[in-house]
Amino acid sequence: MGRKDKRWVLQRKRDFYYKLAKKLKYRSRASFKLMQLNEKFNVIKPGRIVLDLGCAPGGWMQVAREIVGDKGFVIGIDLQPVKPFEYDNVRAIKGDFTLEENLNKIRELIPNEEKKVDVVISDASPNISGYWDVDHARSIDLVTTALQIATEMLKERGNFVAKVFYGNMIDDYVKLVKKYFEKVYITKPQASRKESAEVYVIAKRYTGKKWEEEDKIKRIEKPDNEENNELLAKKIKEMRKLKSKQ
Ligand SMILES: C[S@@+](CC[C@H](N)C(=O)[O-])C[C@H]1O[C@@H](n2cnc3c(N)ncnc32)[C@H](O)[C@@H]1O
Repeated sequence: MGRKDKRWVLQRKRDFYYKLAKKLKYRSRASFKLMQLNEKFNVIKPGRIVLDLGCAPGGWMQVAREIVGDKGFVIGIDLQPVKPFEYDNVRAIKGDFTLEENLNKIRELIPNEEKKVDVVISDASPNISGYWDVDHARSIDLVTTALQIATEMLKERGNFVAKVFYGNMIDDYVKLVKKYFEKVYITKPQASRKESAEVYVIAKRYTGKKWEEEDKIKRIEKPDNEENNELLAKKIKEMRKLKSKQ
């Protein structure tokens, strides 16, 4: 283990929420972020159906299950496998939520005829490159897809929560979310590390407006080297600029 990795492991062990999560048997320290967000914004209520995009290892799903109780339902999806839960009304799918075939798998699990949920939450993180602009651009790409899914899967007046890495495209993203929801807030819960670039967008009361294809960022090949990373950031910025001029 390198010196940097060792420092990270030590820091983690000293972290208050990391220790608390261990003690209270939550699968991740992120559980406390959702708890704090829900205390403040009341997005999830008892009996509701929740869809969690990017759910592994399942800390948010545990918290969502605690809030919705026996009568609600929690569905999660992640690229990584998620250990099964002891409840019948909590289910996880392994897969990429940006692929339509996986959205159909989610629809199959939704326990109502209209195949709609009450809340979409997403703590999904893109692969971190270490370049601020690139990570921001990838995060915007991911939350834009999450927003599109929310407009397709939410009941009218449903709520949406998404993590975004802060950067210069955030205002445009918030503008976009406001097109589809009555109330939108940006917040950083106490459990989110101060040094982390993440913030949370809270959107309440989906208006029922259908997704407009022009709002989609065109799919760009996943970059795997520095040159492509910079190109990706540049491309997304240009697209956003073009759109805001229209
Ligand atoms: C910070 S973790 C989520 C932690 C979770 N909220 C919890 O409390 O346990 C972010 C997750 O997003 C997932 N992710 C990123 N892109 C994804 C995608 N396109 N489809 C599915 N999962 C994705 C990653 O695999 C990762 O497990």
